[in-house]
Amino acid sequence: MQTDRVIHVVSAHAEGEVGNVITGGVAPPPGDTLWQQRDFLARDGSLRRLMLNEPRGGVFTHVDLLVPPRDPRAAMGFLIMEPEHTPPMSGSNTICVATVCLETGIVPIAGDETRFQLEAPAGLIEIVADTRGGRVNAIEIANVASFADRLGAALEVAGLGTLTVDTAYGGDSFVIADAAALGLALTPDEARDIATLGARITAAANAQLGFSHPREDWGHISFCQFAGPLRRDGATLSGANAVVIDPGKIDRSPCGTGCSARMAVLAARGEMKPGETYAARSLIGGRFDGRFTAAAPVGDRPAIAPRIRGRAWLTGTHQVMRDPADPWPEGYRLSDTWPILPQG
Ligand SMILES: O=C(O)[C@H]1NCC[C@@H]1O
Repeated sequence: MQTDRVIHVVSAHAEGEVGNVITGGVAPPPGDTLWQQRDFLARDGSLRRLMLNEPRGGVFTHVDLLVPPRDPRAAMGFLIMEPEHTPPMSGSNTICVATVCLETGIVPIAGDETRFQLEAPAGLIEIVADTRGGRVNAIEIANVASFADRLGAALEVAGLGTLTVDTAYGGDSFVIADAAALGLALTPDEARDIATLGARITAAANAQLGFSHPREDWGHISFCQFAGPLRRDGATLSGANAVVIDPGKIDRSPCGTGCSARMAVLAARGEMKPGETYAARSLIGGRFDGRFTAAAPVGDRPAIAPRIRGRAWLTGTHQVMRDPADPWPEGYRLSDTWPILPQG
């Protein structure tokens, strides 16, 4: 056996969404900040290709690289690699990273509730872990400030006509479309149609609406969220969503950044108040519970400070290798499983 890489991975999923965590074997990328390290990973692409492409990954894979934090308040830093993007923040990935850190002893479990901070490119993320019984039962994350960008914007999508959509930021950027208005019930049998439609709506939203974070260098819309109808039961809103991740796969979890973006829109419309709960369901029945408090405005946008609670489970440990004789040293993609990004 020959190999010129040995990368140690603890794999996990959060409410169904894969988040494999690199715990060793990769030196921290160059950069003074996690944002600059994020930039390097995106620009360089070699680790992304090795870990995300077949035969080591696939379009359903997300990979998180543990790095030393730059903020002394954080126990660990992490950089997120998604199929197309290298985002500032991700709910499901943060829940996987926090769970892996605790379950492998990187961060010690401290009684029934373990609190610590992780550093993502978008900033510090407070973690409150339910660690009753010496294991991780649930993770609550305090996400970065989230805000609605455009409410009720008109969007032309070829073959669909004019849709009314919202755009919002919840640690990553979203165009949010009403599922019922598009005839979608958000059931698993619709998955392929939702994935194709969502990729087209994201492309159209980038071409026609765009997005520019007032403080960060984040200037595109990453995801399309199909928002299902909400039911109110006292102070709890519940409903399904489907988030389509570029280049056209559906989040198996209810998407933490998506729940944050949706709560920002609901707050902007006066339809959800601080202290209320949003119980979000994904297509496979994964559940995140969201709530928020008010936050300082981001630029001129009123913002919320969301908290998302969910669960993750470990699925294995791997040593990823690369044989120097392998004719596809960084793997490959074919459009049978790796969709081609549509043009807006
Ligand atoms: O939970 C989230 O925020 C995410 N899940 C995969 C894609 C998004 O980053």
